[in-house]
Amino acid sequence: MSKVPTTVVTGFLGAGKTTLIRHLLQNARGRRLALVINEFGDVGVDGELVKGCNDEACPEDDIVELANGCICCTVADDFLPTMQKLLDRPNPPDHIIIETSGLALPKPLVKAFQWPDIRTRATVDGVVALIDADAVAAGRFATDEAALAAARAADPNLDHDSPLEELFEDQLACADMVVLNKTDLVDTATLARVEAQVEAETRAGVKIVRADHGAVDVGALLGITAAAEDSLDARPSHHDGEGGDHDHDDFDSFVVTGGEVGEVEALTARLGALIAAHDILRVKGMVAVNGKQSRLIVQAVGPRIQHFYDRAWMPAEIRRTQLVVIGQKGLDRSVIASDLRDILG
Ligand SMILES: Nc1nc2c(ncn2[C@@H]2O[C@H](COP(=O)(O)OP(=O)(O)OP(=O)(O)O)[C@@H](O)[C@H]2O)c(=O)[nH]1
Repeated sequence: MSKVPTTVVTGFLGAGKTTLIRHLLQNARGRRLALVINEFGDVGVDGELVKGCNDEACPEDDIVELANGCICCTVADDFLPTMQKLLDRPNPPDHIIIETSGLALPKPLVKAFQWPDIRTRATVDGVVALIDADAVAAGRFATDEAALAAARAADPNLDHDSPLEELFEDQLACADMVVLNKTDLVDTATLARVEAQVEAETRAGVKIVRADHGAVDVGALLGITAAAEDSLDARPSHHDGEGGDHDHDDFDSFVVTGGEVGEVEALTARLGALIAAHDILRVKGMVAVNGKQSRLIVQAVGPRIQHFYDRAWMPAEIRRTQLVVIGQKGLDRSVIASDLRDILG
């Protein structure tokens, strides 16, 4: 029996995983895909965006959302039963795509493919790591030695390096292919510098592909045939000594819910100020705008904020605003939430 190839898409918060997957769905060339989407925040924004594609390659029934925590920590409870259900179908998909949360370690997930019931029926075709070239260039994943020293002084039990740097290294060390995304945001010399930095963290022979909005050749993306579950030892992780376990105590996430927004510009200005003041890593969600039929999607990755109307609110939906906010541990939840609620109505 041939195994169902599975692609694990990893990459830090906002690197462009959902954007790449949307590109993939639109260029599936007759493949029937199933999608497993994992999010760190409690609101399934990525699932909403992908379902919004209404794509033949991946009807809604083939999209599974795992929004209650990071997939690498809930492998046995959530991920394995999800895979079993997909593989038990009378007509299993041609290819499975897994979008991990931006804070997930890919290795525990790949390890799950050694589970006897999965191993005989599915294989990891490849781990694809998305890199935000702009964020790397801005030094987001480099260790801020002063900040680390301060964190160590405040918490003598702190036993690891910068959590962002660790994730960056773990995700790259597990990759079979790296997509250097957001090339439109950096100049050629910066891109070359970032590429060299990324190459230093990847295993020998791993291909690095440059991309703008995740537009990668789908044939190259699906068909790596790495059988990654057979070469786990070659994929070092900062968490190897802990049986692959890690927790997400280094990060905080919460949802701010509100009513309708009057002025979109006022909302984005407030968001921009909050992101800068609190070093927020990621904001995303759906916004109800006064007098507008359509819902507004808001996305912020570091200081960069984007928004667009994706579709009309459905009659059964409550017109409300839900924003997921993610940052490093110590995020001032009450100040941020009350400041945002001020503007959410
Ligand atoms: N300028 C630019 N923006 C991009 C590119 N790729 C993605 N984006 C934008 O970056 C933001 C985050 O993209 P997503 O695809 O949602 O990122 P993600 O990795 O799925 O995010 P999380 O699931 O929250 O980790 C969105 O506003 C995208 O439109 C790119 O190549 N260039």
